[in-house]
Formats: sequence, C-alpha cells, structure tokens
Amino acid sequence: MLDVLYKTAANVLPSLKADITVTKQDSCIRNWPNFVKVVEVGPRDGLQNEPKNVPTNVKVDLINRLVDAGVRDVETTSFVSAKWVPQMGDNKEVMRSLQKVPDVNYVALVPNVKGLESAEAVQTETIALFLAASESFSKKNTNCSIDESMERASAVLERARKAGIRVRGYVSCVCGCPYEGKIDPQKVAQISKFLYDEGCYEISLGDTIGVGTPGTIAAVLAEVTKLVPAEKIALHCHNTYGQALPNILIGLQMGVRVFDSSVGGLGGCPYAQGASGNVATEDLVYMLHGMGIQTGIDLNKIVNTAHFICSAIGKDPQSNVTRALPRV
Ligand SMILES: CC(C)(COP(=O)([O-])OP(=O)([O-])OC[C@H]1O[C@@H](n2cnc3c(N)ncnc32)[C@H](O)[C@@H]1OP(=O)([O-])[O-])[C@@H](O)C(=O)NCCC(=O)NCCSC(=O)C[C@@](C)(O)CC(=O)[O-]
Repeated sequence: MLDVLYKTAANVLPSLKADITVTKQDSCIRNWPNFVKVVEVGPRDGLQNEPKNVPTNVKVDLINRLVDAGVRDVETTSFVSAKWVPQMGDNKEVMRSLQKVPDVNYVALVPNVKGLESAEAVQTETIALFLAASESFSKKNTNCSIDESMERASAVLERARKAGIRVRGYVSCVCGCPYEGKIDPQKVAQISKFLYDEGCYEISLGDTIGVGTPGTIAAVLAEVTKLVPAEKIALHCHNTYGQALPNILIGLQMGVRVFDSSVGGLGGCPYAQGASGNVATEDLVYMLHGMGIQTGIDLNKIVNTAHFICSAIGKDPQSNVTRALPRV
C-alpha cells in the first residue's frame, strides 16, 4: 500500500496534483472516520501575531479563498481590545466586508460581553470564547484569573443564548504553559466540562505552545473524555516541536473528529512568546486524504491560498506540503 502511495507521489510531484486521496477500500487502516471537520483559524490565529499590519482587504480575500477551497468553518477575527492585539483592530470591517456563503460557519473570537456586543453589531452568528488551564497564562492573556474568566464566560454565554449566537469554547495551555510549565490534565478536564455544561457546542483543546507529544495529548484526552464526550472535542495543535500531526493521529484514535489548523502554518499567540503557528491546513489535509478521510477541502486550492497569504505578508510557508508544491 505504502509503495503505491510513494510511487504515486513521485509521479505527480512537483505538479499540483499531489492530493493523494485514497479510497476507504484502499486504506489499510479500517477504523478511521469517513469525514473530519477542519476548523481554519488562519485569519485570526495566523494573523494576530504578525508584526506588519495586514490590510483588511487581504484578510477578506484570504477568508474568501479559504471558503472557495472548501473550508466550512473559519475563524475570521477577534473582538478583543485593540490595545492588546492591534492586529485585529479592523474586526468590524472584516466582518462587514464578507460576502457570506450560506453553509459556512464564520467564527469570531470574543473574551467578554463587550466583545460580544461588538460582534453582535456586525451580525456575527458564531463566537469562540477562550479560557486557559493555566492561572499565569489567563492573567497574561486576558488580565484575569481562571475563576474570573469563567464568570466572564458565563455572562457571555447567557447573552449569546438569548441572542441565538452559537458559542465555541477554547481551553489554552492543555499540554503546557509558557509561564508555569506542566499543566495538570484534570484542570483541563474541569474547564472543558465547565464550557460544555454552559452550552458550548464544541470545546477546542489548545496546545498553545506546541509542547505536546502523543503521550501528553493522550493523557489530556483520557481525562477530558471522562467528563466531555469525544465528539464535542476539537484539537488545536501548534507545531513548535513538529508534533502536531502525530498528536492529531492520537486524537483520531481517541475519537476526536474536529481539528483546528492554519493555512501556511501561520500563527502564534502574542502572550506565548516563542510558540510557532498551528499545524498547517495543507499538511493536515494531505495527511487526512492520504488516510482515506475526507475533509471537503481541495488541497490544490489550499496550497495556492497558503502561497497567496505568505507572499502577501512576506513570509515563507511553515508547511512541508506548500514548500513541496509550486503555486499555479
Ligand atoms: C480581555 C481583555 C479585553 C481584558 O483587558 P482589560 O484591560 O483587563 O479590560 P478592561 O475590562 O479593564 O477594559 C480596559 C479597556 O479595554 C476595553 N475593552 C475591554 N474589552 C474589550 C473588547 N472585548 N474589545 C475592545 N475593547 C475592550 C475597555 O473598554 C477599556 O477601554 P478604555 O476605557 O481603556 O478605553 C484583554 O486582555 C484582551 O483583549 N485580551 C485578548 C488577548 C488575545 O486576544 N490573545 C490572543 C487570543 S487567545 C489565543 O490565541 C489562544 C487560542 C484561542 O488560539 C487557543 C490556543 O492556542 O491555546
């Protein structure tokens, strides 16, 4: 089986035909799902840490290209303080400029009720709340303790419920914290359960600084799935130590069916110095299609989108697949 894949790859590289999709029957592994949801976080997580100002029209173009490539869940921007994250200061303009496609879930990150009010003002239908499993990271990132962040989250969730806005939840630092080091998986599980009980439709577990390994991810998932069903969990893996894809494989094995990624592998958190971007969408899609798992995403188009945004911001793609494939 692997011989066939390698030969196929050798025949098509470096043309843009390397989407080595295998059928379910071809796949030597039988217990994978048929479909996995990919949540594209590039326009928010990918660009929030960029030193250069990215023009609003480039952000909007990026989102439209991602949607055209088949992405159906995309994090567009964040309604946080522009004093804290100036890169997202054009949040309302971005949301207003989108020509929304009906079956696409456009998600905006929100830290508090003020952020929700701004999101509502531009007809945002889905928001993402973010909490941390580390006390120090919570303070650095949102200027409040974990308990205070839970109070803020409850207020946001109550208002969102009344307004009919869907809420996704994040837990950051699930494998480690840039300030505290190791994080107890039970703490991650408690916060995940809080978000689940409060009505988040999905809980994304963030390996914010990309220190997780298949071993630590398995330990975290083992604890979290005691309190939250695996089908409600997403994994958000940064790739600092090159462990994102193996971690995702462990997630798949443990029943996770939703994975966050960032086109071109861009990203990082302004309050987690040294952390690199998320797993690149094109690397994730390449792996999943190669396992016979569908994503609805066109690999060629996503690679072109990675080339587009990387050249717009003057960066090399942090993705093996995009480095391997030329732009057409
Ligand atoms: C949460 C705050 C706002 C608290 O910041 P604060 O300074 O404690 O807020 P405050 O309530 O004391 O208000 C201070 C000022 O901020 C304003 N303010 C208050 N709230 C808002 C708002 N929503 N939008 C716009 N402005 C706001 C407020 O109006 C006031 O304005 P002033 O009177 O001084 O002119 C701040 O800490 C903040 O914006 N933090 C965001 C940090 C951030 O965006 N980090 C990156 C995203 S998280 C991440 O990347 C991790 C993730 C999700 O990807 C998963 C993973 O990888 O782990």
